[in-house]
Amino acid sequence: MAREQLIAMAYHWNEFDDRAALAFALSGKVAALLARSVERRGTALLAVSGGTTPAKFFAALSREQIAWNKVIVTLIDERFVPASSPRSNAGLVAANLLQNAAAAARFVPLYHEAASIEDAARADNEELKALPWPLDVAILGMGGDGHTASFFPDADTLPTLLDPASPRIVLPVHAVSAGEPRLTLSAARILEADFVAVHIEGAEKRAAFDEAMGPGPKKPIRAVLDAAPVPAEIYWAP
Ligand SMILES: O=C1O[C@H](COP(=O)(O)O)[C@@H](O)[C@H](O)[C@H]1O
Repeated sequence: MAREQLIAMAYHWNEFDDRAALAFALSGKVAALLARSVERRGTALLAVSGGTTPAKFFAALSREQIAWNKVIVTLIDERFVPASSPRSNAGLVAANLLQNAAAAARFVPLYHEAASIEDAARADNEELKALPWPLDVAILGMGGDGHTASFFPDADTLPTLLDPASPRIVLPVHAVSAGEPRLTLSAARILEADFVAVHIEGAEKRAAFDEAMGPGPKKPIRAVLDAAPVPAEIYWAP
């Protein structure tokens, strides 16, 4: 099969006129999937990304009228900073998602004070074992360097992070380009999700995505999409 055809099978492209329309469509889709999971198994497990992109989507999702008291929200990844830091992904979720109807959700953070990022990841791994895996919904972002979750191209344990057979839930990440150390869900746990979306916005991110999916060294976003058992949904707006 031609390479173009293989790549085309790795994802579905969903394009919107503007960011508000994207936020509305993605929040409606995620709310419907969470409601379906609550109906089927009495609970729903959602993992969201941080960074700068998701705020509008979080605000829209927070107003969706579903049984949020049965929903558990956790993070795809986190910087090793407390929730009070402007760089905290937990802080972003608290300020934008855990409000309105979604204030009733249970939030499980990844950051805890610890002597090292390895200790924090081990503690997270134990704590998160109690969650109702697999994820129902995983919302990924992507950096301009082709990283997704905290799978940075220069992470010193990238093959371990991306290992689709990893038994780990949370892993520590050291990458010079990441700034501070990180905590991330393993690719194995992300790829088990019923629904995986990548939320990106702007012309630069589109160009970075196209480049990552093209020929050349395999960027982390491409490694994740290629390993996904069902095609991921890409949500993009200019
Ligand atoms: O560092 C991170 O970056 C990515 C992308 O963030 P953005 O600011 O470019 O939207 C994000 O998906 C990830 O959760 C975050 O930790």
